Amino acid sequence: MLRIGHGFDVHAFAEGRRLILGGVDVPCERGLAGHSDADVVAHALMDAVLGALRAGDIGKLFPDTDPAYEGADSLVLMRHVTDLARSRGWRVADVDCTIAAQAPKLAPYREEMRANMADALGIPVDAVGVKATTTEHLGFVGREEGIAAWAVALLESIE
Ligand SMILES: Nc1ccn([C@@H]2O[C@H](COP(=O)(O)O)[C@@H](O)[C@H]2O)c(=O)n1
Ligand SMILES: C[C@@]1(CO)OP(=O)(O)OP(=O)(O)OC[C@H]1O
Repeated sequence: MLRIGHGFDVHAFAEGRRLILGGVDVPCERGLAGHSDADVVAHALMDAVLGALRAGDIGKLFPDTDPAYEGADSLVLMRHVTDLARSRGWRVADVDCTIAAQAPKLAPYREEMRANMADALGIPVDAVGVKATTTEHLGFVGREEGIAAWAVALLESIE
């Protein structure tokens, strides 16, 4: 049996923060605001998996009012989501992510992001897609106010 899920997230840029994307500490003069490490890609991907599980969303599992998640490493949270999927009889088969960022250039970090998220999901790197796009200077992404990410996840039932 197969299930599909979709995730979407946005975080605003903020001074004095690190830019963590797909578990990679991307060199940038600003980072993203958030209660956790604000890894917008990991968040979209976790929501995609949770959507396929019909298990709500990351805000339900990891409330941003809980001090336990202050500065949380989103890849650690992703391992919890992977464990939840397994406990419900599902494994992640294949995922794909799109990041909309006017800057910085993310292509040099793509392979590391794929490897990090594949490791957290317990799947081969080949099963994780990461793409980046600008929005041609249009909208909040184009004005460099924030970064958006989308993800889809395909889950298969464990026999
Ligand atoms: N933050 C980004 C945005 C884009 N890229 C790469 O550049 C290509 C062209 O982007 P356009 O938005 O101009 O179509 C895109 O396909 C990515 O390979 C990037 O590395 N980082
Ligand atoms: C994972 C959490 C934990 O606080 O991260 P945040 O940095 O608050 O990010 P957001 O995507 O706004 O909400 C999800 C939260 O549950």
